[in-house]
Amino acid sequence: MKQLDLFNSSKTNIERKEIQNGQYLHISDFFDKSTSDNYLQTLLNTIDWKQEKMNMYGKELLFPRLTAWYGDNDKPYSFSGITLKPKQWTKELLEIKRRVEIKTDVSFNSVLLNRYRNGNDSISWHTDAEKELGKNPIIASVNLGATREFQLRHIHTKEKLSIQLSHGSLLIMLGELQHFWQHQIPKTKKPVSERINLTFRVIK
Ligand SMILES: O=C(O)CCC(=O)C(=O)O
Ligand SMILES: [Fe+2]
Repeated sequence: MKQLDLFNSSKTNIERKEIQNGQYLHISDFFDKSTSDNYLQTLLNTIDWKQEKMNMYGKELLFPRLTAWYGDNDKPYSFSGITLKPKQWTKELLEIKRRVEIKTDVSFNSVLLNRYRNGNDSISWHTDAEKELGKNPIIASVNLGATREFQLRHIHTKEKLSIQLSHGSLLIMLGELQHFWQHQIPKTKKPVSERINLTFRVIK
């Protein structure tokens, strides 16, 4: 990644963290409010959202969130016990992708979208270390809608970190982070409105 573009903008609010076994960058104001509002509304209406099911010990379990998978090629992608075929990029997804690519200097070929309808929707502890992503994947994650807490937990030391991901923010995870840290969006009792998260990935 070019360090240059990541640090030369005076207007952006960047937190760069070198943590044990990994790195992340958090840009809380990546998109301004009106751009973020527009993307949120458009994605709520145009993305083909589904509530997927997975099989656990012979029982069908519904994911506690809606998901969608878009990308360049027709390679199926497996995560959380299910396999999805990507849909074709929409205009807005390509626009967001382009802006993330300018920031990171990485060409992403796919995006996984998650939609958390309320505080009862969540994603539990996991890593994004699927073999299709290569050794030390860079994952760029765009947040729209309600602010939710993103937690990281080191698999050996159990150290925990917490980041509030708000409307229009970008979180970039890189280095060996996916091999040492799990992450989750826990459920919350606070009344929260909808949130959409887009994780841009490079499928090899
Ligand atoms: O919603 C988020 O911020 C995280 C989503 C996530 O971890 C994933 O899709 O793998
Ligand atoms: Fe993840």
